[in-house]
Amino acid sequence: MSVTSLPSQSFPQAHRRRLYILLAVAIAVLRTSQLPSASSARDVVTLKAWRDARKARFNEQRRRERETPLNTPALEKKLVDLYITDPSGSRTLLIPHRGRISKVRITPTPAETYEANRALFPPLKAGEKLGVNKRFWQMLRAVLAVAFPSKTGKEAFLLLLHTFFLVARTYLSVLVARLDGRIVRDLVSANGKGFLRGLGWWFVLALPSTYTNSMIRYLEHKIALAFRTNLTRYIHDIYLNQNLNYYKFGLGLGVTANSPTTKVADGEKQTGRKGDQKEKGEAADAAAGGADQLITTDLARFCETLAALYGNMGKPFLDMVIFTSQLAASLGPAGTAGIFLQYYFTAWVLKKATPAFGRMATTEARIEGEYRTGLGRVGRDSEEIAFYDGGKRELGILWTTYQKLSKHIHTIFKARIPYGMTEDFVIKYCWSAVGYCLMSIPVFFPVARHVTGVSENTKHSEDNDIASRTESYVSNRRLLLSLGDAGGRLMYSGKELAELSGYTSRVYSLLASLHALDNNDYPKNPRPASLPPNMPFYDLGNVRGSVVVGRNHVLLKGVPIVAPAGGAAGAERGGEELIHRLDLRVEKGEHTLITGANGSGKTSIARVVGELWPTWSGLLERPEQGEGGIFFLPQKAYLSIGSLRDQVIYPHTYAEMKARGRTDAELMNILEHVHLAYLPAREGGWETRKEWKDVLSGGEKQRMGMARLFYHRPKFAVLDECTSAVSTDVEGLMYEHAKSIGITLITISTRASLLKYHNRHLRLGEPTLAPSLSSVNLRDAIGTPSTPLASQGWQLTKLASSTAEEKLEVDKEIERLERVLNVEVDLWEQRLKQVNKELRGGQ
Ligand SMILES: Nc1ncnc2c1ncn2[C@@H]1O[C@H](COP(=O)(O)OP(=O)(O)OP(=O)(O)O)[C@@H](O)[C@H]1O
Repeated sequence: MSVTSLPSQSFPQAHRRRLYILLAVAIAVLRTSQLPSASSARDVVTLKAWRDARKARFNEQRRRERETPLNTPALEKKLVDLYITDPSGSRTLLIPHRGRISKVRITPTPAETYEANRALFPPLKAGEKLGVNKRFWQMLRAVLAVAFPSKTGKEAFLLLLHTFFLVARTYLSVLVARLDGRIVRDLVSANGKGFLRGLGWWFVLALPSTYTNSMIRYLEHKIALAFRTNLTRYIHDIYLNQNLNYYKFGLGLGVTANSPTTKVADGEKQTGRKGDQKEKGEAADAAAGGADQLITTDLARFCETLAALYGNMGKPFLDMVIFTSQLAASLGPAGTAGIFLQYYFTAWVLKKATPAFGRMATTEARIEGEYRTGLGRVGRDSEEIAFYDGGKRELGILWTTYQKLSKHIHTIFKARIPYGMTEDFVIKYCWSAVGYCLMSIPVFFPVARHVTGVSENTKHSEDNDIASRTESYVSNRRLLLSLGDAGGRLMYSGKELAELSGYTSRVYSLLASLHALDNNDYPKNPRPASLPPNMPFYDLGNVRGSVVVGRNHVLLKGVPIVAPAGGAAGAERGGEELIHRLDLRVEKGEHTLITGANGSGKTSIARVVGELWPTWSGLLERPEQGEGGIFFLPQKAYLSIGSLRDQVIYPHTYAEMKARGRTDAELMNILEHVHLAYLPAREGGWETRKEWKDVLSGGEKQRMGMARLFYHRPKFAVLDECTSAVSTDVEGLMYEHAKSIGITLITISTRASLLKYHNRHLRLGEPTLAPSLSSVNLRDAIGTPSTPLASQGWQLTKLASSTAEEKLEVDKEIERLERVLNVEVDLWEQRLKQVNKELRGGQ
C-alpha cells in the first residue's frame, strides 16, 4: 500500500529534460571566467569568435606584463598621466592593474540628476523614529534610486542572473530531496541497479548544485559592489564639487537631524511622551559622524546587507513557496493549512521577540566612526603628539571610545541570545514537531489520504509498501528540513532587515545632508528671544548678500565677517560676528596687508572672499579662482598625495600642466625663486612619490606653497600667514618676486616687517586707534563703514599713495610702541633690579 503520491512518475523521466536544460545553461556559464556584461554580450557574434577574442586579450595581457612589469620606469611614467581631461567634462583614469594600465572613463554625474533626486531626500528630523517602518521604505527607495539607477543597466542584468541561480538552486534542492528518497527506497527494497543509477544521478546533480551555490555568492558580492560603485561615484561628485560641500559638511553645517524647527517640536514632545529623547538620539545617531566613516564603512555595509538580503529573503521565500507546494501534494489540505498556521505563529512570535536591531546598528556605526576618527587623528598628528609625549593621553582617549564600542557590541550580542533562542526553538523544534505530526497524518490516518485524494496503489506488495513509505518519509523529511532551513533564513533576514534600516538611515542622512548643502538649503530659524535687540542674528537660512565672481578686483562692500553655525547652535545664537561690516576694495597693484590680534578675524576675511563662509549681507566681488584670477595660500601648508612635481603644480595634474605647455625647466626656475632648487636632485627627480608632509620641514612646506603661487601666476593672491616659518630674507625675496610677476598681494600677517612690500594696510580690532571714541558713539560708529572702530573694528590706510598718510601710519606705529613701552618698561626695570639682586647674592 502506497502512502503518498510521491513519486507518481519516476524521477529521471519526469525531470530529465528540465535537468538537461539546466545543465546546459550552467555549463555555458561555467565556461565564462568572467561574466560578460550586457553590452559585451550584444557584441558577441559566435561562441568561437568570443573565445578567440578572449584568447587574444589574454595573450596581449601576458605580453604587456612581460613588457611593463610593475615598478618599472615605464609604469611610473604612465602613472603621472593619472587624469586626462576631456572637453565634455569626462575624465579618463589610468589605473594600474596586473602589470598594465587600464583606462577607466569617468563621466561626472550631471547636475540635472542631483536636481531630480533632491526631492527624494528630505532631511531626517530630530525625533524621527527609525526602524522597519514607512520612513525606512521611503529612505530605501531614495537610496536605491542612486544605487540602482536604471532598470536595464548592469545591476538589473546581475539581479536577473542572480534570480536565475536562486530559482535553479531551489529547483535542484527539490530534485535532491526526491533523489534522496529514491536512493533510500532502492536501498530498503534491495534494488541494486536502481541504487547505482540513483547514485549516478546524485553526482550529476552535485555539479550544478555546487556551481549554483558559488554563483549565488559571487553574484551577491558583484551586486553589492555595483551598488557601492554607483553610490560612491554619486557621493564623490556631490561631496567634492564646486560648492565646497566637503568643507561645509566638515564644519557641521550639513547635520540636519538636530534642526531647530524639529528641536522645538521635540521639546514639546519630550514633556508629553516618554522615550522621545531616545528617538531624537536615533535620528542624531544616523546623521552623526565624519564623512569618511559614512562613505567607507557604512556605505559598504549598507550595500552588502542589501545585496545579501535579496538572496536571504528571496531564496527562502521561493524555497518556502516551492517546498510548501511540494509538501502540500503529499500532505493534503489539512497539512497545508497546518503549515500556514505555523508560519503565521512563527512570524508573530519572532516579531514580539525582535529587539531594535536597526537602532543598535546605527549606534554601532556612529561609535565606530568616533573610534576611527580618533585613530586617524593619531596617525595624522603623530609628530605633534610624540613631541608632547601624548601617547598615554591618546591611548586613554582611544581606549575610552573602544570600550564604548565594545560595550555596545556586547549589548547587541546579549540581545541576540533570547532572540536566537526563540528563533531556534520555534523554527528548529516547533517546526520539526509540526512536520512530524503532518507526516504522520497519512500513516496513522489512511482515511485522510482518501479524503485528500492521495492515490493508493493497492498492487504494491507489503515490502514495496515499506520501501515506498520510507522513500516518502525521506523525501518529505528532507523537504521539511529544507523548509525549516528556509523558514529560519527568512526569519533571520528579519533581523538583517532591521539592521539594514540602520545602515539605510546612515547612508540616507549623508545623501540628504549633501543635497541640502549643495542647494544651500538650511532651515529658517526664528530670531531667538534671548538675543539682545542690538545684536544681529546670522541665520544660515537667511543669507542675503550678493556675490559676483569674475571681476578684476576684490571688493567687499558692507560685508559682515561672520563664523557660521549650523544645527542647534545656529538656532540658539546664529553665526558669530567677528567684524561688523567691512569695506575693502583691492584693485590691481594695491598690495594690502591685513594685520590684527590673534582671533580678530583675519583668516575669516579670506574665508568670506573664498566663499567658504557666506556673505550674509552687502556685496562681494572677486575674480575667478585659479590661474589669472585669485589664488589662496592657507595658513597650514597642504601637501597632496603624488610626485614632487604634483606638489608644485597642485591642484593641476601633470596632464593639465602639459596641456598648458609648461615644462619641468620652468618648475625648476620656480623652485630657485623659493630656494628649493635642491629638492629634485635630493629626492631623486620630479616623479618621486613620498609622504611629502613628513619629508619637508615647516619652512620648506611654506616655500612649496609660494612655488605653487608662482606656478599658477594669478592676478591676486591671498597669503594667509603662509611665510611665518620662512626666514625673513627669503620671505622678502619671494614677496618681491611675486610683485615683479604681476601678482597683487593681499597678505594676512602679524609681522610688521611685511609692511614694506605693501602699499595699503588694513588693521583689525585695534581698540586704541581712536581713543576719543566713547562707548556711546562707538555703537553709532559700528553702523558707519570706513570709520575707525574700537572693537570689531578696522581701519584701512594707504601707505605709499601720499606722504601725509604714510606719516600718519608711522605716527600710529610710534603711538603703539610708546603704549607698549609705558606698560612694559616699569616691569622690565623691576625685573632688572631683581636679577641684579640675585647676582649679588640676595643683598
Ligand atoms: N568655524 C568656526 N566657528 C566658530 N568660530 C570660528 C570658526 N572658525 C574660526 N572661528 C573663530 O573666529 C575667530 C577669528 O578666527 P580667524 O581664524 O579669522 O582669526 P585670525 O585673526 O586669523 O587669527 P590668527 O592670527 O590666530 O590666525 C576666532 O576667535 C575663531 O575662534
